[in-house]
Amino acid sequence: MTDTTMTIDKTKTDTQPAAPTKAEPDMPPAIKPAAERDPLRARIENFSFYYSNGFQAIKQVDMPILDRKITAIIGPSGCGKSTLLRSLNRMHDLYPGNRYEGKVILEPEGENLIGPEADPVLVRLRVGMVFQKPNPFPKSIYENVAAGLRVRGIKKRAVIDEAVETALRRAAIWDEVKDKLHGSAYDLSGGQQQRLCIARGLAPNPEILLLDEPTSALDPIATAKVEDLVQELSETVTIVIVTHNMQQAARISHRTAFMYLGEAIEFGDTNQIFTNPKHPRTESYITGRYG
Ligand SMILES: Nc1ncnc2c1ncn2[C@@H]1O[C@H](COP(=O)(O)OP(=O)(O)OP(=O)(O)O)[C@@H](O)[C@H]1O
Repeated sequence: MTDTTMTIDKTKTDTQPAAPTKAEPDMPPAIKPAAERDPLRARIENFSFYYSNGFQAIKQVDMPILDRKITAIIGPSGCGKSTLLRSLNRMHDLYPGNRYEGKVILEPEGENLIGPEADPVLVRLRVGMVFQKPNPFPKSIYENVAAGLRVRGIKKRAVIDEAVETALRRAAIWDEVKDKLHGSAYDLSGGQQQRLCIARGLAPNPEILLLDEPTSALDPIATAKVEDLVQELSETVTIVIVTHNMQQAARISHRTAFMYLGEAIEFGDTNQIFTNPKHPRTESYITGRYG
């Protein structure tokens, strides 16, 4: 892969707080102090993925994921964008026979998210995911957002109330739902449901939020709201977004990775990828010659 613009200081900080020892877990902070930040949130290293039928959909990808930046993954249909994204929070574990190789290191702890010691359920709380089609649970708005907190073992009503409100505010939907928190999530519009799903992903304060074509089922107004929201969120959470829409990648992302046939062909600052791609395949794709 060509990384045309990056030099990364991998110096780690040693200031990570000790794990809570209380019976009831604490909420992790949504915004860590600057001293605890690392320029790198994750490292995808020599990563390959095989579906259960033996097909290798991802081929030895190396990619840094920068902290509190939006990384867009683009490329032609079938190149492996969603497969890579879903690997980052162990979605493929839900189907037997799928296989990962290599590492996905979460910084600053250096934990390998696809290693045998990592619990996929906990990984999904640290690396949240929002899908193409809004998919709220058949529950109330409140319970949708509280779901991840309950999985995390948080039971205190006051803690859950506060975290639900915070997540709904961060997802820019609080004002629209604050008077009907116990109404069905299905009564919301498509755009509201998608922002609710973003709130659900944000509630456990993940380090990374994955977005798989989050606006492809939305109209232009709802799309613009979600794009604004994603940009605002990148001040507090690292975002990786898969999109078919190159204008969207150019508009909202800081870094862009171009994938082709399972390989990450080029990765760099979004501006550079779209104005001065180094790899001829990237250039062909962004100039519309294929894909
Ligand atoms: N469950 C599966 N079993 C076997 N192969 C699969 C499976 N899901 C996807 N693939 C294959 O893996 C490759 C990558 O698919 P993936 O969905 O990640 O591509 P994509 O770039 O996200 O495509 P699109 O832009 O069309 O959504 C494709 O060749 C696809 O056919």
